[in-house]
Amino acid sequence: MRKPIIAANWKMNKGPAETEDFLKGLISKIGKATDKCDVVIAPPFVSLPTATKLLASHDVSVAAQNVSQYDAGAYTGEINVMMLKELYVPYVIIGHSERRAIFGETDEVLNAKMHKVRETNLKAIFCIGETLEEREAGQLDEVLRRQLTEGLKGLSEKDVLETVLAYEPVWAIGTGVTASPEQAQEAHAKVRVILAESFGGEVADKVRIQYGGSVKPDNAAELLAQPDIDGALVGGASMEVGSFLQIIENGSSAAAQ
Ligand SMILES: O=C[C@H](O)COP(=O)(O)O
Repeated sequence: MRKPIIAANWKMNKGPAETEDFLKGLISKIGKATDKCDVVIAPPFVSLPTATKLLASHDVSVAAQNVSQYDAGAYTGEINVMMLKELYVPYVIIGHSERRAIFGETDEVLNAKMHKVRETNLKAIFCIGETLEEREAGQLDEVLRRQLTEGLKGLSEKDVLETVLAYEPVWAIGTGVTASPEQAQEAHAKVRVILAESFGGEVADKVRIQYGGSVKPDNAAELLAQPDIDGALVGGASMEVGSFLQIIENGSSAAAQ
């Protein structure tokens, strides 16, 4: 049984003050929700110290939204894995479609990032997913296969077991259009088949795969009720404590059934 994992990706929203407000609200209301679901918050870099401090004695983890593939040195604007370690940040999102599309991060760059993450024992939330054009051209399988094979190249079975995957169809991100539970389930099942080919059936069976793309309180249950969907990577609806908690509650209850 895979424990669901629900993560809030705030993207370029919420500086330290707003992060503090949100987390104080979350802490006061989250109760026992983390018994049945792992919860992760990914604020912008500048808000990570606030988040790790406030969450230090709570069962909610922190993620960075990105990390450099480089070590320390002349890389203006970059943050390396050791800096995340120093802040006690356990997770990092790698390969979000916005990083791929807007910042030109290739499969090769993302693979280098994955190696840095694993060399320092951080855990990645590794994102994959097709554009609308790719889906309409019948390339879903090919795209997932390329992103997984190239992105996870050279990693060990243990590395992959320590990784969370996030299937996020690009056409569903921030659009209000959610993949149907059947579409999402079909893609998640494909991901497990591809993983099994490269890393074996046991790894494929144990790895947690989140769905992302317009997850809301009212669709979280039907998505997480799917057999291969183990959580959610939530953007817009994670910005308010109430809706994020509702997703955790609805999603984790459905997953448990
Ligand atoms: O990382 C989160 C995803 O990009 C989903 O964003 P969204 O929930 O606003 O569609």
